[in-house]
Amino acid sequence: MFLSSSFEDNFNQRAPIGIFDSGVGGLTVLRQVYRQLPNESIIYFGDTARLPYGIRSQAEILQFVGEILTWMEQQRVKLVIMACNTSSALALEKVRVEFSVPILGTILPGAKAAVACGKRIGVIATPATAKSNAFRHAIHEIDPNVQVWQVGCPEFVPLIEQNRIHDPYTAEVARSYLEPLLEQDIDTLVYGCTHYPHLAPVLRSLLPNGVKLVDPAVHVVVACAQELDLLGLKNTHSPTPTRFAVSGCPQQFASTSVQWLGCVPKVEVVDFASAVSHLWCD
Ligand SMILES: N[C@@H](CCC(=O)O)C(=O)O
Repeated sequence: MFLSSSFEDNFNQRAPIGIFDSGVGGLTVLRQVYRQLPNESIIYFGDTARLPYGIRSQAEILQFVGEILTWMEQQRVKLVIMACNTSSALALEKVRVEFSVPILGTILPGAKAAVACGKRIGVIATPATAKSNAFRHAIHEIDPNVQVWQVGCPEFVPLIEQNRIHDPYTAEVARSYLEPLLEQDIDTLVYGCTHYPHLAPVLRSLLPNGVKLVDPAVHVVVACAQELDLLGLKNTHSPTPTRFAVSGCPQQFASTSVQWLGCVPKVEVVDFASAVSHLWCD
């Protein structure tokens, strides 16, 4: 009895954390896990065949997230981080009751951090996240006196996925998205999409010095550490190498992500249409 339960505890602690996004956005969360939870093993999934999520309907997001969580459970993850604000805004509450694995989203940790920073909060997000008002609701639950302005930024995710971060066109687009927020004299700007911290140098250069930037990725990983402590699931052993998987072209994901990972990742392909078979690439 004692032996089998201690074996099970060990197994659960050593199990990986699942992180998913539509593409390379979740790497901003992965980077925080590497910093804050260096002993954890990770499975990263990017649904690159179906991005951008930010222009999808709630029904589509629910279907995609359901498929990804089913796959994650098959990989025996101990916890999942939805490293995608669009999924967190449109699907988290619904899937939490359907899946037994603990699932964390980015909206609440981001909202808490924003309220701690300022009173005039701007949120840049995908069109679907902005339309859902998820950040506004979460912020007002904490403090109804804070003012919130949200801007949907449809061009950012395609530009980042195409690796056009340093393209002057990207700066031009960023300027137009920030303009209505700067007119409101915001004191805080929330990255309401996990892709956007990849644009940090561009955005920073367009913001007045006093505006604070909130990255929910930092705070969802703080919440993850607390949850693992609470569940007794923190890994005290060495982690296994991160496993990367995508639904689209693995070479494309590898070549875009190398700048943030510092090495070319080996990327697996998951084909949801044919019942979660997967292949390794050379
Ligand atoms: N990383 C994104 C998904 C964006 C997209 O695919 O449009 C998010 O946080 O919402």
